Amino acid sequence: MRTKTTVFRRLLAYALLYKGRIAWALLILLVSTGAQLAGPYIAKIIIDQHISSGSRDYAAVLRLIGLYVALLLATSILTYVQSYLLQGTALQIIRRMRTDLMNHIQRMPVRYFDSTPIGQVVSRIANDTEAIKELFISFMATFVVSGATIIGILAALFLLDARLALYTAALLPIVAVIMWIHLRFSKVYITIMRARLADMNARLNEWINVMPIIQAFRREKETIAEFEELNMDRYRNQRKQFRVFSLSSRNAVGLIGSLVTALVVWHFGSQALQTTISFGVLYAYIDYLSRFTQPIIGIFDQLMNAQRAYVSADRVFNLMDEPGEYGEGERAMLEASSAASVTGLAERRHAASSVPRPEGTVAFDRVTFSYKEGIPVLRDISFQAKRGETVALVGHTGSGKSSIMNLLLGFYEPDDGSITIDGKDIRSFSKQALRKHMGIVLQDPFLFAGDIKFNVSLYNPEITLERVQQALREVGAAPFVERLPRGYDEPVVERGSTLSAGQRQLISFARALAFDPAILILDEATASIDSETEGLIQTALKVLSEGRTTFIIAHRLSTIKEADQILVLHRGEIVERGSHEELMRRQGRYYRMYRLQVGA
Ligand SMILES: Nc1ncnc2c1ncn2[C@@H]1O[C@H](COP(=O)(O)OP(=O)(O)OP(=O)(O)O)[C@@H](O)[C@H]1O
Repeated sequence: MRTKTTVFRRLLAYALLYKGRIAWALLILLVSTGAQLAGPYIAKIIIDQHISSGSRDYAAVLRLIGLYVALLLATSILTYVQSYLLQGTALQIIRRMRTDLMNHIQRMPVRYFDSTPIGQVVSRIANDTEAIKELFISFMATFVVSGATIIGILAALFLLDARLALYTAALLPIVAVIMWIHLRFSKVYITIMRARLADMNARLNEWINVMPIIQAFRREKETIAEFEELNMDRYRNQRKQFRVFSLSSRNAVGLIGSLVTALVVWHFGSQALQTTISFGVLYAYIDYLSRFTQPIIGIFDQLMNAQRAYVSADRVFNLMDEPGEYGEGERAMLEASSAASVTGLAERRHAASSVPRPEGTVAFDRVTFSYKEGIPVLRDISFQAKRGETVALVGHTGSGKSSIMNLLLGFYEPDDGSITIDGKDIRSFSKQALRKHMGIVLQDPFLFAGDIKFNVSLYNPEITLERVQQALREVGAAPFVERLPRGYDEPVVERGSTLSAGQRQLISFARALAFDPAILILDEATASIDSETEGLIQTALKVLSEGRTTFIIAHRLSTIKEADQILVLHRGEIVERGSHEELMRRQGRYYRMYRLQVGA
């Protein structure tokens, strides 16, 4: 369990990256606080030395008033510079933290996303870092400013009159007790609220993703009821939180401040008449006292933010501490280069591109695997795919075809047995190196928001526009792309929903082809496509598998008649293997599946 000090230390480490700017801002802050607090002292001099004493030295009074105005001006300019510096630094810190977080999330094992709702992860990057930003802004801008003001006022009061200063200092313990009570109660609600916010995001994400299903099955009423429950819960907690806040915070401090002022006016006011205390001191004192409660109230207002930020920071660091899949020395390099820096990116690109291209011989040796402990989904899987061969995986749904490919891609580790590429265990490669020369076409080909050419090249600088066009031509997608109003620049909306399933598949084929992988994994689309597109895809498949070790997870057995090897899976085991003809001759499971599909 992380302690408060560790969270604080890690936040501090982020802040220290910008220590120069922060030091400047704090210096300016001290000067502006001093300038601000000199005001009442000058007023006291004007009252005591010129007005009360009846001196007629107008020039001196004018000079003092001039100084007063100059200080006011200087204060406002310095305050602007200081808050610009501090807030700008806070934004920098958060930008950096977000990049670090996103970098880390990209290195999280796939297994992590199996059990973590997407909305929760989004909540970490979007909401939690925002709350931490508030901490940096409020801590640096309000806490430090308020702290400096409080100390400054106490110092000025001691200069004026030690007794008055002691009266005021006595306020501090009372305020501290109120703050402590306030914090204790509000923390409970804040923790609940943060968790609920993440839950709500997770649910929202799911609902928006499956909106067509909600609408088609007319689940709108049920969905809104479920949403309303979450929403109501959030409202109730927020209300409780505000109740605690308004009860204990600024009102209480404001009230105490006013009472003390009244007490002092009543007590010392009569003394002033008897001249034990001058009018000037009394004026300055009351002015200082009214300024004294302001920073305390400011701190109170920000305490809630600080607490929220602490809870958020704890969550963000929790996620950052989850083990990610980093190559040797990669994490240190990412941290050192702040990930986003151009040199960092260039170095990483260089590191990944220096991985030599494998021949592409893939072997599974007695591989056993389970997603959940004790429930194996693959048992004793052994096979070899030689360089350039096409291996098809067939079997009923849930038989383990995708799981085999998940292991080859290094998304999961086998429980037992080994997987090798050119005789080298894949555990000896970093994930980046392992995937560098692998291509994948998913069952539901995912297209990113962007345009067609981006969806093929994915911003890989080695893939030129000509290469993109060539890849699209080779897989037979060029005719339809060129018919689009903006051709290769045609925008693709999120998930490519304006394109047909077949078109999306062809674009993802072109993507795989453009990356020219040594090992290709193709998860055939289950969606039925018209026979014309089917023909196009068949041809594209041939082009694509040419010269590379190809694995096809096939649903239409007609696709794989020419595969070098067909592995038939049943409940996580390979029950038959051979070419199409061999398996047909055997008249076993494959034969029955095939006959069923062709309608015989
Ligand atoms: N992420 C996961 N977590 C837990 N269990 C999983 C996960 N993915 C798959 N499974 C389980 O593993 C088994 C094999 O699934 P797999 O996806 O490999 O089957 P498949 O043969 O590819 O099926 P399909 O043809 O339907 O895609 C199934 O019983 C499935 O429920």
